[in-house]
Amino acid sequence: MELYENTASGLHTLFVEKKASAVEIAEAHLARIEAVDERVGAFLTVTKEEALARAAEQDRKLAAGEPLGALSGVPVAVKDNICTKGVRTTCASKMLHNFTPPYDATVADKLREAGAVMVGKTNMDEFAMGSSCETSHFKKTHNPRDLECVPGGSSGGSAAAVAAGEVPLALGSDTGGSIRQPAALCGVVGLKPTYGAVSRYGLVAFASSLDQIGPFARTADDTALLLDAIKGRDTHDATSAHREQAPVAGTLDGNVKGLRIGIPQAYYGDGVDDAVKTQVLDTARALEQAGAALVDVSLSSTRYALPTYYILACAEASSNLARFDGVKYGYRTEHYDDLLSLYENSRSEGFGDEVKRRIMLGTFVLSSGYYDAYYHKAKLTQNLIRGEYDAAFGACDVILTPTSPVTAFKIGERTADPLQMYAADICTVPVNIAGLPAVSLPCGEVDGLPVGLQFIGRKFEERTILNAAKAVEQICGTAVPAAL
Ligand SMILES: NC(=O)C[C@H](N)C(=O)O
Repeated sequence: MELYENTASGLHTLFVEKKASAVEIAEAHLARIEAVDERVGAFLTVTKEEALARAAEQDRKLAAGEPLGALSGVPVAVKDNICTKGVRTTCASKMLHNFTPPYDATVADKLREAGAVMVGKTNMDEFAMGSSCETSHFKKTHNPRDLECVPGGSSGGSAAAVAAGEVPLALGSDTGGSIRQPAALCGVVGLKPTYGAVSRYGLVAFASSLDQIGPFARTADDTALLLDAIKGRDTHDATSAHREQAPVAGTLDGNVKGLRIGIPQAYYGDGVDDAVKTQVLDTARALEQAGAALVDVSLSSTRYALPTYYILACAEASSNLARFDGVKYGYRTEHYDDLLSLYENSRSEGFGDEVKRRIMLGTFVLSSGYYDAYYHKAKLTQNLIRGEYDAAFGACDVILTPTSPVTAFKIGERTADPLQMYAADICTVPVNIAGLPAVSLPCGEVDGLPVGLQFIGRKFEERTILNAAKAVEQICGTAVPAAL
């Protein structure tokens, strides 16, 4: 077995048992990136020198008998909307093409403390707006399971990097599905933690009430390992939860005896591909065989979730992205006569079409005269959706749905129609609206492409959904790097 085919926990063990040095592990993954990334396009920046230096530091610590972290020696990739001190952080936008943060996001700090070796920054939809990675200003990422297909989005680069074996772990961010949907399309595991479980300090904000940083991996155990490393209270983020979060890594056994799994009909309706439905429901029945109980739950307000999300997310984005004005940092136009034309031209030239569309939609729904009709109504609907989840969790412990209504689609197939692209988020946005944790993992294939299923949990019950994910792995097998 090649080094890059190992899981994160496998690599960590090889490292602490001195069977492979951190530098050897980093070199093996850098070599894999070198070999496949021209075709996959997962990375915007590869931090080879920094990675080798960080790896050498871990080797020195091990040799000196100094304390190690839970991720010591493990390569990891970071989505390019997470600030990394001294390493370009572009959000895949022309607007930030030249932005090098002077500080680390809390999660980047925590990775370093845990001994992880960051090997680079990954491609994404511009400012995390998209479901296919095609709105990146720089390049398209290809799905390692089929290079003609999209990897999903917006964290498509992170999902593709893990699926291609370029890294065992990666960080993404999820506002309406941006971790789970690409995880589903690339056939890897992706977790959106409970809102507030992981600090957002240093994450370039898209929709602050919905954004969450979370892990990608190829197994449920590795996902838990990375989650444990990044979660916890952070005084730099006012929305960070005031509570102890128990470690999840090492506690998963995949035992689902007595687990009540809710099946909401609303997630298996029109627009969800029949073959995807069948694959997910077959897995549900296999879980029943393993001792779980399947129960019907009602989440009928799901039909309002997409419009609610696209109103709330765009409203917040229009406010958050107001800071990119060409004055303090980021792209500045060469054509201006006064302050107003500096703003106008910098923003017109610096943002791509999808970002502009959302800023305009968001400005509209917040504008005087329309606020009540759109934004206020969306906030009311958010309460409705939250209430329905609360009621459903009275009858079940986890909710099982498809992650994406379809498997990976061809590059270019959906770019002409933004509404068709937004429809890719139908199964994932309700979870962000309610602030709940959810995980996506592969459960077989349709026509050679992975199908993702999603477990949604109660707030801060990441362990419960990851344990259910482990049970699915015991039925369907775990993800392995794509043959490239
Ligand atoms: N950012 C996300 O979570 C992805 C979602 N598809 C969006 O475009 O808003």
